[in-house]
Amino acid sequence: MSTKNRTLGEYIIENQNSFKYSSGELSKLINAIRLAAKVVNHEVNKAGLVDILGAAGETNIQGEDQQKLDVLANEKFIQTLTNREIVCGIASEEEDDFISINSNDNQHQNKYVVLIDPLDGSSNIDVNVSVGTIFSIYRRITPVGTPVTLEDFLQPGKNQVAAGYVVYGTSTMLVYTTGDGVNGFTLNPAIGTFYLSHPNMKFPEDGRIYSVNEGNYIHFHQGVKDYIKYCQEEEGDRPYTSRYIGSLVSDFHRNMIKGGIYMYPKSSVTEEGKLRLLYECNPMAFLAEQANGLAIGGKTRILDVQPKELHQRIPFFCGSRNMVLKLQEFLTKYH
Ligand SMILES: O=P(O)(O)OC[C@H]1O[C@](O)(COP(=O)(O)O)[C@@H](O)[C@@H]1O
Ligand SMILES: [Mg+2]
Ligand SMILES: [Mg+2]
Repeated sequence: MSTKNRTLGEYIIENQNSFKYSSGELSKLINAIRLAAKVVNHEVNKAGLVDILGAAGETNIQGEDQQKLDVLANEKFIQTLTNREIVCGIASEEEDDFISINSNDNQHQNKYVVLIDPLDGSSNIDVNVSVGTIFSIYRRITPVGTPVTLEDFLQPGKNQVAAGYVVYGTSTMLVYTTGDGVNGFTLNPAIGTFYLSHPNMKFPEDGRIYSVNEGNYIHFHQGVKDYIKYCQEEEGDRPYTSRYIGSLVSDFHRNMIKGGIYMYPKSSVTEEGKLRLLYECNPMAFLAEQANGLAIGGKTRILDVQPKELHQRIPFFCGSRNMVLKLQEFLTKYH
């Protein structure tokens, strides 16, 4: 059967044995994420027709106004994951604290924790620009049979067993890795089935796109300013093209296909940058490295960072290997 006709369901079963802990539970978990993605996709596509645009009237622990779709996507993912006897805990951008989930036999038998950014790119919801969902999966480190603890969530990114995102764009795609390369599946909305459309995705080593919110330029540290200047110089294959959608998932997806670098630096106003280590940077860094790209926080490899808090932020630079290495040259000049 040609890869193109392979459905996500078939792919998950066929590749189950490549998982480090293949007991079928991780397959069930990815299947549950597939289901929740379809439910949220349906809601996103209705935006503008039903009352799910605009703010929900609450703020989350980050102090951000929650959008109605943030809240709805959060509910759908938590519901879908909770009802399937696979996860022992969920952490979400939209939840102050982690949610502990006991197995039906009350014996805390479930083995995986999931961290999610239910709706990424919230500022783009009302203006019909592509948004996404990001997920990160770890095997718990506290013993099975005991309630899950914060420790199970504060694991360095290199411990992830799977990570991925859904992009709700011109088409809806689910892109993920279980540590054996990155594959992209496109939803056929007519029959509600994801098909393997982008096997073995790889960042081109070099790219000509840089993605950064230049509105914050004056606050950036000199190293970042110098790299942006370098991207804009008339020299060799430069100037590069500036592209910034304002949805991490969509900017990352484009750069992975075309070659590019995404930057959300720290600045004099956001000392730790904006993006959250656990459910934005770690999953995208795992995907990037599995696709021959790189992800750093400055000098540090994102996946080596030991998390301290559930919602901690970190500067994030991610994309084509040679572009990230070039940026790192500029950053180290000032350290
Ligand atoms: O508007 P800014 O400051 O450039 O920030 C845009 C970035 O913030 C985010 O929207 C943060 O994610 P959320 O929408 O999930 O909070 C990223 O998707 C995006 O890359
Ligand atoms: Mg986000
Ligand atoms: Mg979000």
